[in-house]
Amino acid sequence: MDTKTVTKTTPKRSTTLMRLLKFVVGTYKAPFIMAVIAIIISAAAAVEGSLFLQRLIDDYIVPLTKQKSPNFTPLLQAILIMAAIYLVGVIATFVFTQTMAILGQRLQKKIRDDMFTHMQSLPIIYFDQNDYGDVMSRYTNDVDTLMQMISQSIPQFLNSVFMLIFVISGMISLSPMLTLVTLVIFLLSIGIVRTLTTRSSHYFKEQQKQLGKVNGFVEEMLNGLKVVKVFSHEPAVKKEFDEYNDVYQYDSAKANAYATMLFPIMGNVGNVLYVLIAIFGGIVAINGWSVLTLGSIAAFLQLSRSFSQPISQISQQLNSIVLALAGAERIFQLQDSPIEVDDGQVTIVPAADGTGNNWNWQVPQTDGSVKQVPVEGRIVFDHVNFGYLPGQTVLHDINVSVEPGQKVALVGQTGAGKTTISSMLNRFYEINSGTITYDGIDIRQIRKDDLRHSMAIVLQSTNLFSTSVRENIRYGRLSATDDEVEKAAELAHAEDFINDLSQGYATQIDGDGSDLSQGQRQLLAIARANVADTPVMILDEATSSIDTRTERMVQAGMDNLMKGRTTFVIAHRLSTIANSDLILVIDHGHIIEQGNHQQLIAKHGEYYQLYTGKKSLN
Ligand SMILES: Nc1ncnc2c1ncn2[C@@H]1O[C@H](COP(=O)(O)OP(=O)(O)OP(=O)(O)O)[C@@H](O)[C@H]1O
Repeated sequence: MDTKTVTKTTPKRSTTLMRLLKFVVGTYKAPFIMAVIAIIISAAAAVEGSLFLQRLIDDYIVPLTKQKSPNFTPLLQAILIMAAIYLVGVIATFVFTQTMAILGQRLQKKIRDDMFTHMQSLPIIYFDQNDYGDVMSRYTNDVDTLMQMISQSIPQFLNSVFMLIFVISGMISLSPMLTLVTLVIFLLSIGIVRTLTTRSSHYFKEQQKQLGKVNGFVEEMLNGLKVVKVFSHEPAVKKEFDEYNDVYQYDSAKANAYATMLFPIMGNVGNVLYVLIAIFGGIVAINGWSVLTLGSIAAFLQLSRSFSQPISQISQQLNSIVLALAGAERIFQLQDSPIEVDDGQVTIVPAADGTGNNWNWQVPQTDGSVKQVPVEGRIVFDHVNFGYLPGQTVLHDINVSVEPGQKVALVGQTGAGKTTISSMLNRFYEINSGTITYDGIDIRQIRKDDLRHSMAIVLQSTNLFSTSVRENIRYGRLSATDDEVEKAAELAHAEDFINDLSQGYATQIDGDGSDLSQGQRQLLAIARANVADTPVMILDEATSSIDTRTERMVQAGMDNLMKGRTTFVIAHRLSTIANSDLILVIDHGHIIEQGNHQQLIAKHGEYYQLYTGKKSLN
């Protein structure tokens, strides 16, 4: 894959918001529409309640004060109507908060599901370029803030917007002149809010980014804890952590400083507004410039309270929305990262002999027919060039021809390109030029899944999962029976140590098998590859020293694994490769010598120097 396509671009916040809304509405249209309707009803009920105050005072209370024997029944009825209006508001509020909370939960699950599915299709290069901690942070912090925004900030924001619209309409109906005064003060406060939200949004974004870095750093340090301790790097690590943490704290403090400034400002704008309206309303009424009754002044004052409240709500929610949008951007970035391209048409199927031991490639032909090619394990590299990054070539003109069942050893100094050559086979990365054929078929024509099905890998560092020993072995082929799992373990020479475990095959592995020895982990990995029973194997020999008995077992397990298969061994010890059919000596991404042991010794070249100890591998 072209690495350039992984380059990140930062979309605009408005684009992210639109995309998010589209996603929410598109996924749960009916509940979302229901919530919006409830939001509108709730806002309308609140405003209607305030407006009703005018009628209550002017039409019921004031006339009562002028009656000699007051009749309170109409007043009681009016109060009941007002209570009913508020009750409708309360029910509507309950409906929208509940709906949005449920919707938020569902969306959270869906987003995590989508992210996980997408993540599994991403090419390895994505993970070369992104910290694990940073990716994890998208699953946790970013999804959490996003969910909070959907379930709380957006409904409250919409509620406030509708409140504002209804309040302004109500105010105009009471007194256009007082409304004008209110609006002037409102515009002033908007200016202040905008300045503050722009500033805080910048720091909120930085804060999320920095949090990703802090998480990434902690993850890395947890993984490398032993190395840190062995080299007494604790002070240096702490210092570096402090630096990340300081920047995080700085961004967080700045973001919150601006955000919290909004609170008192908005609160006081409301008070100032209240006083100004009371004075101005009084002057207008006394001078008779406008028909202002006692009821309308009281209702207007009440509305002015409800006017500043949604503004401060809007500004507050805007902050949460901005913060969540920064997270949404990072989630979308992951979801937009191009997935592995797979144009392969060739698939692998069991051969018709019914034994289940043989497989065929199914190669579609141009005339629509399908050609069956036996899977044998013949691998040919033809003028292959490759680099992980543009402009940097790691493998130079690799030419190798491997017959089915041959054992190929790759030797060379560290960083020579041995692992890289093996990574080309299963298409973890795409070659820049040249071709690699597998039983005469260009591997780019083979579906990646099928290609990877046909080869197993035993890496130096074995990944074990938190499940039983049995299931860890079965990971090689999920359809394997218990018998097959145990046979594979026997062949791998892993049986003895498994039987010594407290519950044998049922023993649970925890924490990536950290309570097993390096050799035992390798034996499990060999058993796993055995159970996969593939025609091609890639074995990366362990570099770390394991005790001689286990090493002998690992070697014997590997020898069993290699029988009858094409095997690529990344060798770190020359003692284990003398019986290889083909030895590739690699130097700075070039194959500088190839042949069998006798041929290379007779050549008196690099291999001879290494073998006779005149040069060392490290
Ligand atoms: N994911 C990657 N991104 C960029 N460069 C890489 C990546 N992996 C390896 N390289 C570089 O490619 C070159 C070959 O690395 P490779 O891992 O193939 O060497 P190796 O011979 O297997 O070494 P070792 O014996 O230490 O495992 C090195 O210079 C290495 O720095």
